[in-house]
Amino acid sequence: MERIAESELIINPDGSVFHLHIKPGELSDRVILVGDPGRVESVAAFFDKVDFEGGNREFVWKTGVYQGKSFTVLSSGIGTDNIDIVLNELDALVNVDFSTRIPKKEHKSLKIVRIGTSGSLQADLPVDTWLLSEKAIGFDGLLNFYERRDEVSDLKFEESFVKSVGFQNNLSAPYVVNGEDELLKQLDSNAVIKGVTISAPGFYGPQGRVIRLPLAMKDINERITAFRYNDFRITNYEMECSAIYGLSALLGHQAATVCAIIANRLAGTYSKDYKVVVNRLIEYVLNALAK
Ligand SMILES: O=P(O)(O)O[C@H]1O[C@H](CO)[C@@H](O)[C@H]1O
Ligand SMILES: O=c1cc[nH]c(=O)[nH]1
Repeated sequence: MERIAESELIINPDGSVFHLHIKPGELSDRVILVGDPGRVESVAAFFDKVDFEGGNREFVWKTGVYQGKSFTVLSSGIGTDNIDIVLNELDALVNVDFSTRIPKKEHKSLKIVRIGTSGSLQADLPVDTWLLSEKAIGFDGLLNFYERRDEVSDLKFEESFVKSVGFQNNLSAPYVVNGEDELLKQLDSNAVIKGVTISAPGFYGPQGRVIRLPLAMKDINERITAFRYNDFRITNYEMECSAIYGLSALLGHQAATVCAIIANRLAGTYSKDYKVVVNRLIEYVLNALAK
């Protein structure tokens, strides 16, 4: 294996990885990813103890113990461009020897669960429900930069989606990737609803919101809500899941996403107190992973 140059994998003078400021050995195999840096404390509040903590920019993190199991909680900030940084640096921390800069022969697989917030695209998915993403559709184009993108994507779903919805061809080609089966099973129960999640490269236009700017694809959300592929329907919008699923599949990590629905786009409603719902979801996920 080739040595990775200083410019490609940047290691800080203290031995931590460039953006995340985590050192090898400070990361647990179970990673909870949240968008909001403030949510890191909400997760860590459940820990019995915190062993390591740090942060840089929007990447705030703590590694601790919950019910005898070690966890790292890390914030990604908003967007799949940040997920490119997060997934590549998490992978380097466990799969590259930082002293030689050479990828390790044996690859470690992390369990990565995103706990997020999201907007519903179906009338029967009201605010304050929990949505487990079986599949993610990336409107962001990130995965298209990586070789083997087709190997981890559901190409038939992609083709059907682009045709049925009439997706504009001057946008990035949507990619569709599954969450990891075993992890999805671990997080499944009557308390969650399973669905297909779109990760958009923006909160407004890319999710069909009009404040003052009209949309290029006028009735895009109506077409997305009506779209069916086999037994699948599209359930919700958020901004990170597609890249987490895509890069985890390419790098050999297990990934799943569960979101609290905080807005229903059809009903025009917004949660009265979504933080309470997110807090319950955090406890649910920690318990499922600590089993
Ligand atoms: O609450 P988080 O995890 O940040 O998730 C959602 O909220 C942000 C937008 O408000 C985006 O990051 C979206 O994915
Ligand atoms: O509608 C929503 C709500 C939360 N996060 C999103 O990205 N979209």
